This record gives sequence, C-alpha cells and structure tokens, in this order.
Amino acid sequence: MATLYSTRCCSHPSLQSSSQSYHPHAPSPSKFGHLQHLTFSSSPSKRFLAAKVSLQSQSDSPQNAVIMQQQDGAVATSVPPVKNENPLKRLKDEILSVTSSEESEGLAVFDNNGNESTVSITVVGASGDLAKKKIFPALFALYYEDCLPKHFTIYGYARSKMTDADLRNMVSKTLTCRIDKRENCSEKMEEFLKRCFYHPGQYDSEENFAELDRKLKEHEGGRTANRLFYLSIPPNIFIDAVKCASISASSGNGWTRVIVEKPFGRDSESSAALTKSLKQYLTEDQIFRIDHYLGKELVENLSVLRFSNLIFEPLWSRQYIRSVQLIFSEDFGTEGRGGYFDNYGIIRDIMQNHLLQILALFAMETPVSLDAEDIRNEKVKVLRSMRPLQLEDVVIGQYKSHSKGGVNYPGYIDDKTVPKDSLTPTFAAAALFIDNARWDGVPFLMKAGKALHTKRAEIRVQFRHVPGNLYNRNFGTDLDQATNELVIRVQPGEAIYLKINNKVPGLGMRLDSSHLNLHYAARYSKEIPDAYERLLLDAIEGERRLFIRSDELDAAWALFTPVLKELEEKKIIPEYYPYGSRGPVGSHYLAARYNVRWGDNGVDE
Ligand SMILES: NC(=O)C1=CN([C@@H]2O[C@H](COP(=O)(O)OP(=O)(O)OC[C@H]3O[C@@H](n4cnc5c(N)ncnc54)[C@H](OP(=O)(O)O)[C@@H]3O)[C@@H](O)[C@H]2O)C=CC1
Ligand SMILES: O=C1O[C@H](COP(=O)(O)O)[C@@H](O)[C@H](O)[C@H]1O
Repeated sequence: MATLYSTRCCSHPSLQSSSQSYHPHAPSPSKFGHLQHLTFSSSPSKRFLAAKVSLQSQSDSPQNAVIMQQQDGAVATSVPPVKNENPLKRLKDEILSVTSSEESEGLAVFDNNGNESTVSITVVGASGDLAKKKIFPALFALYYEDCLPKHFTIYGYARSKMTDADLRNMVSKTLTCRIDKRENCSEKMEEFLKRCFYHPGQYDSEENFAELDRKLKEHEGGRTANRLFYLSIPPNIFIDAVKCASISASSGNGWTRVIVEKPFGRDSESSAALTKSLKQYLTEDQIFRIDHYLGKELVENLSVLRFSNLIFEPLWSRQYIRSVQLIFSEDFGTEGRGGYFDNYGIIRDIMQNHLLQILALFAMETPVSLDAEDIRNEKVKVLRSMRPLQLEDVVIGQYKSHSKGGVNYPGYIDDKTVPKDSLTPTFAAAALFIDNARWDGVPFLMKAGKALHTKRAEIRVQFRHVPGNLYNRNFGTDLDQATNELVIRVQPGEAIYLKINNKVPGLGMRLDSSHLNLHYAARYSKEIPDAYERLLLDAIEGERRLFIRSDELDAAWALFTPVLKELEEKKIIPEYYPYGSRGPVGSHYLAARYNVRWGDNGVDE
C-alpha cells in the first residue's frame, strides 16, 4: 500500500478542526495494533488532510507504519515503512490523503475524547425554491460522492404541512446522479432519502424548534452532535429563525453553525443591523454568509491561476492590464421572483455580492497563506482601497416586453408581483476603480442583466497594446482587435482562453486572432460540482474561506450604498431594453468613456 494524495476528503468524513480526531470506525486496538491516537487537522486549503500521528512508545519504529485502515477494508491508507526512517517524523505534518473508494460509506468521526460524532443538517425553508433547486440536490451529490460523514441526518423545516414521505417525494424529483458516474444511482437515492426527515413549524416558534431539537437528538443517538442550519428563507424572517434555532435547537456538545443566504441587508445600515441582530444569538464563527459564486469552480480557480503560474502574476497590474470586465447575463427575466427582486434590483442582487467578490479575488494581493483569515484579510484590503461607485459611472436599464418569432416575451413590469411604475433596474453597468499602486487608473467594468440575449458569467482581462509598430500594418486599423485578452468563463461551458495574435499558416504574412483554449469539458472528464456542494461541504468542515466575513460585507456595502441611495432618491429612470437584447446602449458609452470596449460584443466573443 502506498500513500495516496487526493484533492478532497470525499469518501472520507468531513472534519471541523484540528481538535477532532478521525478514526476509520471505532478505534479498536486489535485493528489498529500500535496506533494509539490519530488526529487529523486540515491543511490550509482543507482539500487535504494532514495527519499527526502518535504511536505507542514501543511502536515508534519504522516497522509500524500503517496509518489508517477502515475496518471493512474498503478504505485503506498507509505509508510503507522506509528503512531507517521514523514514521512519526515522516508523517508529521505530511499530507495524508484518503482513497476514494466506491464501496466506502463514509467514515465515522470521533471527537477528542473518542466519542463518535454526527452531523445534522436542517434546511430551514425546505419547501422553497432554493431548497428544492439547489440545497437538497447538493446534499445528495455530497452523499453520492461519499463526502458526508457516516452518521448524518437531514431535516427539512418549514411551515408547510408535510410528512417525511412528502418531503422525500418532493426532494426525489430534483435529484440527479453525476453523468460521469452513474453506478448504483437509484440505490444511492433511496439510501439518501431514508436519511431525510421533515418537521413542520413556524420560524418564530421556540417551541417548534424545541420539537425539532428532540427529533434531532433521537437521530443523534448520544453521539457528539454537530448541527448545521441552512436559512433558505426570505430575509425578513432570518432573525426569528436564528433566534429560535439558537435558543431551542443548538447543539449541547458539538458545534452549531448557520448558513445565511443573501441578501445580507439592502444597504450599509440594514446590513449592519442584520449582523448586529445575528450576533445576539451567534458568534461570527458560527455565521456562514454564503455567496454561491465563490463556490463556482472557475472562481475557486482564480487564485490557483494567479498564484501558481509564474506567467500571470507579473502581468497582473496597471502596467499591462488596460481593463478588467466582470460580466453576468441571464437570458430569462425575474420570472417568479419579481416580489423579491423589486425590493433589491440587479446592483444588490448580483453586483454588490457575486461580481464584487470575484473582483476582490481577482485584484487582491498575495495572501500570506491559504488560510481563510489570510485570504479574507486581503479581500477586505482591496475592497477598502476602492472608490465608492459614482452616479456618473453607472448605467441602469429595465427590460421591456418584446415579440420575436411569434413569441411574446413579457416586460419586467408585466410580472404581477412588480408595481407597474417600478424603476428597479434589471440591468446595470458600472465602472469601479481601485486606488492602490497595482490598479491605479484601471477601470473594472461590471455589467449584469436579466432577460438579455445570452446566459453567461465571465471575467475578461484586456491587456494593453503591444508597444512599437512591428506588426501594426498587419493588424489593420483597429488596434483593439489585436490586443491580448484573457477570458475566464465561469459559466456555462467553463473555459479559460487567451486571445493571441498568430500568423495564419501560408507563404504570406497574415495575422489573425486565435485562442489558446482550456475548455474544461474537453480537458477534464469529471463533472463539475455545483457551487452549493462545495460550500455546504466547507460549512460542514468549518472552512470559512469561501464565506463572507462581516468586515468584507461592510466594505462591499460602503462601495454601493451611496449610489443606490442616489438612484432611488433621484428616481433615476432606467434605460428600457427589449427582452432578449444585448441591453442598454448606455453601457457602451460608459465603456467608451474609459477608452475600452466590452469584450463580449466583439466578433469572437
Ligand atoms: N431561489 C433562488 O434561486 C435563490 C435564493 N436565494 C435566497 O435564498 C433564500 C430562499 O430563497 P427561495 O427558496 O427562493 O425563497 P422562497 O420564497 O421559495 O421561500 C422559502 C420558503 O420560506 C417560506 N416563506 C416564504 N415567504 C414567507 C414569508 N413571507 N413568511 C414566512 N415564510 C415564508 C416558505 O415556506 P413555508 O410556507 O412552507 O414556510 C417558502 O417555501 C432567500 O433568502 C433568497 O434571497 C439566493 C440565491 C438564489
Ligand atoms: O444569487 C442569484 O444568483 C442567480 C444566478 O445564479 P447562477 O448560479 O444560476 O448563475 C440569479 O438568477 C439570482 O437572481 C440571484 O439572486
């Protein structure tokens, strides 16, 4: 057997912190022989498990090098003895991986006292859209990939009258298996559904949460109880639910964490008030503010791209980069969510969180380490170096009805839940600036819109012109066409490509713009996990790197609050654009003001 290195602890239990020990099943002396105590602590990225091993004194020799073995033999990880080498020395702080065995059912988790622990995940608002669409499917995917611990229970909680069977029926309709790994799919679904339960209750009832607590305890069966609550409910009831869950259903002997969905307020004041209220019942460490864009594969890859490749970092500044564009578009309107959306608008819905988070990761300085706090410190720094958005640097739009091919597409105000005189923007373009040495003068252009011609999220990095004029005559009159552009396509069709100038093969000297293309579907056969899978697993593991800290949130709101207030106070009328179009023409004037063009409007977008 050999040491194996893996990228995620799937088929291995998740773990909270270095204060927990993991044993593959009970720490039976007969099975483990010389192994006295095995403590895993997460590496900075938590994608690996680092093993610290203590062996019984008489076993502290090279011969006793087996590190971990699951009782049923499904998972085994060991390090072969190496002559004249002390295994303790070798293994201490070494990254120990875990095999990903299909037979594995997850491993049992033990706390420091050797007690087995369990995780209960309660989806508050289980009857809702997000729960059905994202949360339950993500939990199933984690189960399917053996990422959940052996002992876990999932509870749905909402006011709707449902039985366990109703919940299972509802959930089963949205579950799918990985297309690249379909084995035992229906069995796995059955097994998963058996672990799902439902408790009906009011969000502001301590008693209803106390009933939930009793049910959770039954499932936890005396194990160390770790509890995760996912608030998948409208924001106006966050505090009621947090209050009741923390008072009546907190864990008595394990951790209790709460995932809070956006929106985190609608401006600096309401966000600060929400944080203050949450902190009446929870510590900051217990609050996991989710921004699901941080869980997207290509957003997660941004730091890898920047900091693990020599070629990018030297170019990553005002010296070579002319503009950075963060583009989000959807080819559908607010269908069904108009009631929520009208109170927020596209700037709060997408820019202040998803796009700004990407910007922060893109522009931050190198963090001291990959630890959550080091990364979040750098993000806060860059956010605090930014200029608050100015009204003249914003263009807003709202989609109107449009007929195409005999189909009539509704306008935003045709939604019955939206007031007819609503000025809420469904599109916005903005130019933001970071006043630090690295980015001085570089426009960070953001564009986000609903009911546009395409669904897409991407980062476009436009480089400066090549100095000198060696090939200028080959480029023709439009030099912009010839500048390099790095495109990080977050979705759909995840890809990273670099536009370069290339000689068209042949006897002449003709240049064209071609792509060095890393298209994920062609390069990697594995299906890309949904963002919610990564984030749920991180929350279970206690990994905060991809969650928003309260000071980050304050810094983010500080950038947008003044302009949001101004837009509302001055009742700025949005530019109307037809459903399915490319959005208001004003966004082009905004880009032109900074001498750039939107990269997604070119011929080879
Ligand atoms: N849906 C999405 O795509 C996204 C949603 N979010 C956020 O996630 C959270 C949940 O979203 P979503 O599932 O769409 O929300 P829903 O509107 O579907 O609400 C979820 C559940 O909350 C209960 N509920 C709804 N309105 C009220 C109310 N006024 N008072 C008390 N309970 C109510 C309902 O359950 P019951 O009646 O059974 O109690 C409902 O099933 C929100 O904070 C949203 O902003 C974030 C990103 C995307
Ligand atoms: O947070 C939100 O995100 C979705 C878009 O998410 P995606 O993962 O499908 O790109 C957006 O539709 C919604 O308005 C917003 O609240």
